[in-house]
Amino acid sequence: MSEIVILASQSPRRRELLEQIGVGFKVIAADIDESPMAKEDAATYVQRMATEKALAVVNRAAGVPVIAADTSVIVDGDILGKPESRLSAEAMLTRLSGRSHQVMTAVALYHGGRIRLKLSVTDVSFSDLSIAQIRGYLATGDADDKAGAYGIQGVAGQFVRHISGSYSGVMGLPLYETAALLRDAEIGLE
Ligand SMILES: Cc1cn([C@H]2C[C@H](O)[C@@H](COP(=O)(O)OP(=O)(O)OP(=O)(O)O)O2)c(=O)[nH]c1=O
Repeated sequence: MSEIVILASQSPRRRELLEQIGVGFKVIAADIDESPMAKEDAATYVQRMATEKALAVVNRAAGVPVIAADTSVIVDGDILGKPESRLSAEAMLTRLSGRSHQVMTAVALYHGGRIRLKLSVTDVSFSDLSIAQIRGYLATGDADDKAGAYGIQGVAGQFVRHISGSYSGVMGLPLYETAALLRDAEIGLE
């Protein structure tokens, strides 16, 4: 498949999802500082991160459009990124147990000298999780590289009672929004 975009991401999920909609791409991973700014709200944060990831690889993209994304879990206004340790992962899942939270994923497309952005917001409701369930899940290592310390597409899928929004968005790349961005920019998709 010939490449029509550069995917500025080291996430295997984003690769898988972009492949799912038949977009040809090449990966150039972006390495940026992902710390939120003081008092930055979650929607602003994920959009800034997606934008910065895309811009970080533009000078290596040889004029090919660049796509990047950022996913965070939001609970009571707090932004949960990837856990820094097993202990912080345990604290995150304890917090998510038996209630609902939001997953926000922003997608940025750089093309023709400008950034286009879309934001996907999904409500996710978790069942009550026992500490044994949380520890058993964390011991698999699946949570280590995922925002909010879970992956809906893996073992943790059984914790999810209900979702309202975009499953692919929770996984890291909302496909409806991504396709819409490409279409708006008249890239590739029919
Ligand atoms: C909530 C959730 C997140 N995730 C993943 C998607 C993202 O890869 C990750 C959130 O971290 P991100 O910082 O958005 O992405 P990343 O560091 O993995 O990759 P890159 O910045 O190079 O693009 O969490 C899942 O795979 N499943 C889920 O259910």
